Amino acid sequence: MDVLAVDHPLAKARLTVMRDARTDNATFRAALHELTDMLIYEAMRDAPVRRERIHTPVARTEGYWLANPPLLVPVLRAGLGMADHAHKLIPDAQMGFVGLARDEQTLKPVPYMESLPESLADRPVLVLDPMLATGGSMEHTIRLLIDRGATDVTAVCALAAPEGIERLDKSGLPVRLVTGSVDERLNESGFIVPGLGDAGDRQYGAV
Ligand SMILES: O=P(O)(O)OC[C@H]1O[C@H](OP(=O)(O)OP(=O)(O)O)[C@H](O)[C@@H]1O
Ligand SMILES: O=c1cc[nH]c(=O)[nH]1
Ligand SMILES: [Mg+2]
Repeated sequence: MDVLAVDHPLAKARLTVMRDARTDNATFRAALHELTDMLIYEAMRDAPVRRERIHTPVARTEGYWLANPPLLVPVLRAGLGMADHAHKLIPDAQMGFVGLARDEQTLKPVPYMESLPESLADRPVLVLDPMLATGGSMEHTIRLLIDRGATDVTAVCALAAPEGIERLDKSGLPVRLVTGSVDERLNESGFIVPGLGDAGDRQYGAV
């Protein structure tokens, strides 16, 4: 699997704010918004463009548009914190939604919501979820997309654990990963170490 870790000082600084246990909910959300801009920017680097001749006030030149804007799919709750900023960078993207809550005993994703276009054939998809831990939630989401014909899926995450990356890799699913960091490991509770805690709770409060 193709993995891009966005190794950039500005991304590292936003991640430091998010990792710090003293950071309050509002400041955490703001740092995630800014990190999302950087991750999406990198995720879209090689997106095909459509060219168009345009006129500046001075001369004719070539203009560029995204040839095939992606579908954005935030995974609720935590992925909601990436949705609006991804959408600002790609205003002509459509958005679908997947709601999953990981059962903290079994570590399996429990689906509670799904709102996706029926066909995703020929449509790139960016899945937005700050955390790739065991990879169960991401694998579930990617399978929903593939069932609808998607063949070009990018997982965009703030943090990824090696265990989750290995799981996606072994699944053979057509996915690449863009992440702010590959962390050390999972702990015995399935949390990323050093990580940042529960990304949903850090943004919205504990449920
Ligand atoms: O890789 P996994 O082991 O599946 O864990 C990652 C999932 O856990 C978090 O969501 P959570 O289930 O806590 O839901 P929330 O966003 O509502 O907090 C996170 O946002 C991922 O969706
Ligand atoms: O560290 C983790 C693992 C799963 N989900 C989170 O929000 N954080
Ligand atoms: Mg959570």
